[in-house]
Amino acid sequence: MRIGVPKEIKNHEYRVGLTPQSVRELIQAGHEVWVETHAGHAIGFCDESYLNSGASIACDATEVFAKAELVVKVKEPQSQEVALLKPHHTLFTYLHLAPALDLTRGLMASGANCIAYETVTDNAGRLPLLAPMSEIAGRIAVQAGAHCLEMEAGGRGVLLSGAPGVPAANVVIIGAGVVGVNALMMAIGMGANVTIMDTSMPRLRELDWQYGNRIQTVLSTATAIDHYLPEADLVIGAVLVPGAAAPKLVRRSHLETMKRGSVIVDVAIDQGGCVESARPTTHSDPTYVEEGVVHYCVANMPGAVARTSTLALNNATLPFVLALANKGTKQALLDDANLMKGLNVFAGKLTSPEVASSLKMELADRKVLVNNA
Ligand SMILES: NC(=O)C1=CN([C@@H]2O[C@H](COP(=O)(O)OP(=O)(O)OC[C@H]3O[C@@H](n4cnc5c(N)ncnc54)[C@H](O)[C@@H]3O)[C@@H](O)[C@H]2O)C=CC1
Ligand SMILES: CC(=O)C(=O)O
Ligand SMILES: [Mg+2]
Repeated sequence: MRIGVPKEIKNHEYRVGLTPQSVRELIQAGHEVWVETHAGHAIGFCDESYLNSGASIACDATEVFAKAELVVKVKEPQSQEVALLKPHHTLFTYLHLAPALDLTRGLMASGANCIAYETVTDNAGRLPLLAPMSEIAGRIAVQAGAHCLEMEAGGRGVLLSGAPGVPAANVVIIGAGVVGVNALMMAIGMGANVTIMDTSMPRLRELDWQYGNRIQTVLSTATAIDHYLPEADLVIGAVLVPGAAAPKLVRRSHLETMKRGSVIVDVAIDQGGCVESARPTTHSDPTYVEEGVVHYCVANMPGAVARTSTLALNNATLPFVLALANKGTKQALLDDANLMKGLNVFAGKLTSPEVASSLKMELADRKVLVNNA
């Protein structure tokens, strides 16, 4: 199969869909790979390293899309990329369609088959292609939050660890999944007082066993959120209802109950955010202040550590890229119910129940469509 890797064009996005090592595996399996010039340059994967792995270098995105059957990316396609998608393409990338009506319509109109990393499952129902980026985003959330708490960033001038004779800061994490637990590990490591909430009692029980009285576990309810936000220095939004728009758990009215200069990091922003006052920001302008509360809502946080993130993402995506390339899209989907869950758009139809429900659009049956293709 012919596989294409365009250079990412989202603001400050330096990750790349395939590493030179992944390209080598695909070439060894008998495929052709076209990588856009400078696609990995910023993170030390120069064109020469791709050439050495057996790839061809394309001069621009237009050439990559023209050569490729399978397009492997990182971020949701930007409008210039949607315009290059054709019905013979399979697009494999993060899509986050639930809060993105225009993108959803654009992908449907393109006729391409679009598989979203973030809705591919494993046999335990987890999200193996979201997990590596969630691990990284959870870790960054605490670093970013600690920075935002500094005076220069508009924060209240609080150090997470406190200091001898001065109490540590309060970190409240809403959502105890992959992002939440990685944030928890970092916040503990940095010496903060940590409260973590989830609607899942089994999850909270696990964390209680693991961390004991070093942390507080709290069942996530509206009352618990009302209670804990006023005391928080740093709030991390880390909830997910897979594929769907995030529930708004922190309301605008909560902001006036919070301390001036406290910080909200809404990691769930890529699913629309779990904080009502959150709107997506970029690495070049990551924060804004509302009601005295600093908001950090970068929708591609792992892009800040693009080299680590690219390597972690490829560890997870490579087996699926190989399956798509070796078997073709149709057979790869039919052979693997977990990959099938990633199929969001197929031949002009919307095939994700969660996206269809979030956007109030018509849903088509994935299996029937793919079987009949
Ligand atoms: N901004 C960024 O750059 C990135 C954002 N993300 C996003 O972070 C979010 C979290 O991802 P993961 O941790 O991987 O998901 P996950 O599925 O591992 O964890 C989500 C947790 O939220 C909990 N939850 C659901 N409703 C809740 C509620 N009402 N109150 C409290 N907890 C609730 C679930 O029980 C689950 O434990 C997702 O939206 C994901 O797309 C992930 C990576 C990067
Ligand atoms: C998960 C995601 O959206 C990201 O890594 O940017
Ligand atoms: Mg994102």
